[in-house]
Amino acid sequence: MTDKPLRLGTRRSKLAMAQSGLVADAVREATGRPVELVEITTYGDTSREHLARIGGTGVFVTALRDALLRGDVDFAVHSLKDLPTAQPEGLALAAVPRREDPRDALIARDGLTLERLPRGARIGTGSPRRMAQLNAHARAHGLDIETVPIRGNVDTRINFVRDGELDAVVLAAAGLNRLGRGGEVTAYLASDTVLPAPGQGALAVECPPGPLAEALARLDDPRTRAAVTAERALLATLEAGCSAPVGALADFTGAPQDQAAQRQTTEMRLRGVVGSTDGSELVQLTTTGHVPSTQAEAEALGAELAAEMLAKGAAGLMGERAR
Ligand SMILES: NCc1[nH]cc(CCC(=O)O)c1CC(=O)O
Repeated sequence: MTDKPLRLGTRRSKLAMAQSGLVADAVREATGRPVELVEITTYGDTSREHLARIGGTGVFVTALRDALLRGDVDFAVHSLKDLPTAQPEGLALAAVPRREDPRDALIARDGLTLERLPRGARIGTGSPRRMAQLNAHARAHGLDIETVPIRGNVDTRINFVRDGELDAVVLAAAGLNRLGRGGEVTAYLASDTVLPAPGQGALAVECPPGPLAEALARLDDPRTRAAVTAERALLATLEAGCSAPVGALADFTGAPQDQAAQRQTTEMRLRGVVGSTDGSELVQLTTTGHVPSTQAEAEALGAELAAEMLAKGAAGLMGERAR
């Protein structure tokens, strides 16, 4: 074996660099080979348009995949929730490492929680999924909040609160943790209140099929893979993209607080939600089955729940952007 470094293609954002750095360390440990980070600029990094407007899925992903297919880099790391559900030809999802905290988190002024925000509080999020569920929660609990569309990287979004322009912003806990900013969270949004995006908190390690893909498979966490496979099958069956108001979370029931016990449970629960962004309508369903032992079983669980959601009117709630 040569000691030629493996080239890990990464976006330039702080979050992408942090995520790639974590995977690079794991790959060095698993393979004993050196890994170097190669920065790639994506359309999503350079576009000034709203993510939603430029059309949803995969804007951050295309340039990385092109670099992989050209052989400019050997493997890439994506946030799984940003990946389109269709796996492109010539590339394999070599590993889905153990998931970080999948929840959404609130960073509010003065250490506030959702329930303690003052009347008329303005909460920033560019995600129709977060808007729909926050607004539905507010309606159900008599909270007077307003969701305000924002865009930008993690720093930009947190600065809206620090600069006093917004009362709070919602971000993925996983991203904050990976950036070492988990301490700024003022409240976690319970998954009963806001279901995360399918795949949130998980990373995808992608490369062409072959010996490297097989070596990288050592980083795979089977339970995380089962969970995100079910969540993404739900999204695919709804024919919704990553900017649609769809939430999904699979977890392992029994002893949710205890990681060790979670890993021994034999049941997987899958929850899915779709809603109108104003929160006036929400279709939310849950199913429980034995922990899938194959990809096909995990996909079936997601597809079945999505079919039930469609039967309850989910398609009508996904708006013009649902494709
Ligand atoms: N849509 C951007 C994006 N993609 C992945 C993460 C965070 C990391 C993760 O969810 O795994 C974020 C930021 C956010 O939603 O706050």
